[in-house]
Amino acid sequence: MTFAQAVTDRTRRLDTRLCVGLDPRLETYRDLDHLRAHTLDVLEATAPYAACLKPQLAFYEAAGLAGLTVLHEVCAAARTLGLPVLLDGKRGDIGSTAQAYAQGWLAGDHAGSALTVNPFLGFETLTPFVQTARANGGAVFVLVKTSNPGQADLQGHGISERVAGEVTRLNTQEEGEYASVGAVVGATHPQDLAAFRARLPRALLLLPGLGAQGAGAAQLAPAFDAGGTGALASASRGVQYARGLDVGASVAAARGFRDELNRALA
Ligand SMILES: O=c1ccn([C@@H]2O[C@H](COP(=O)(O)O)[C@@H](O)[C@H]2O)c(=O)[nH]1
Repeated sequence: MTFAQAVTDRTRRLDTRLCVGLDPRLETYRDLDHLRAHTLDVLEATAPYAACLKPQLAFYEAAGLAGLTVLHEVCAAARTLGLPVLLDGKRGDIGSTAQAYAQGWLAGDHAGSALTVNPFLGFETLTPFVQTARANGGAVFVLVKTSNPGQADLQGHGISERVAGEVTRLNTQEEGEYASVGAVVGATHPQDLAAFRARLPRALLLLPGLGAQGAGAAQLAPAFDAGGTGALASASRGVQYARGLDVGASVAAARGFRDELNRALA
């Protein structure tokens, strides 16, 4: 089963469109063991409400080599729980370097995973990521319109629409319901969701910004297809640190986001 199929299947079986982000902040914990234990606890406790898991690579990299070991454990635990893993790394570089990133995050231990990618170096630099994702049953999520306010500096002026056009072109090379090239569109832009859904008919949409960045689930319905699939709304701090390190509060937050998304689609 490909990443896109696994996410769609999980959304239908568990009736959830929530992507749980795990972005552990080292300064929040006594030490790395504490970070590891809490992150794995949140993962296990919130998995029933998640269609997908999105670790932000930066937070694991910030904890050094031992942090990358924790990331490895988090990904392995997600796989054991049947939870598809979307690695948020926003990688992008000239083709030969992109190939190395793709090998590292979409093949080998990470086969079947998805990775966020940055198209700023040009569409041709997406090729190694897309080819590696296809060869390994994974996916890439191309930054189309990010959730941060400053995105307008560079992503306005029709740029996001051009990137969306390239995502759609790449997906016409594949068969099936949702293809291996997804798109990142911030949940903070609810007014744009219907237009991007229409421009990106076979792309899974990742909608970051739920919770801590102020986006609400109630406005996200236009990102989904008529069957209630095709998009993942993502919350990281709003789940992992819903009330300090209280794992019960993380579970309540994940359940709450899932229910709000479902109500928005009802
Ligand atoms: O447009 C984007 C793309 C990615 N992100 C990432 O998602 C999480 C958001 O964290 P919250 O705590 O839910 O605000 C984080 O890892 C970002 O790097 C994004 O916010 N916007």
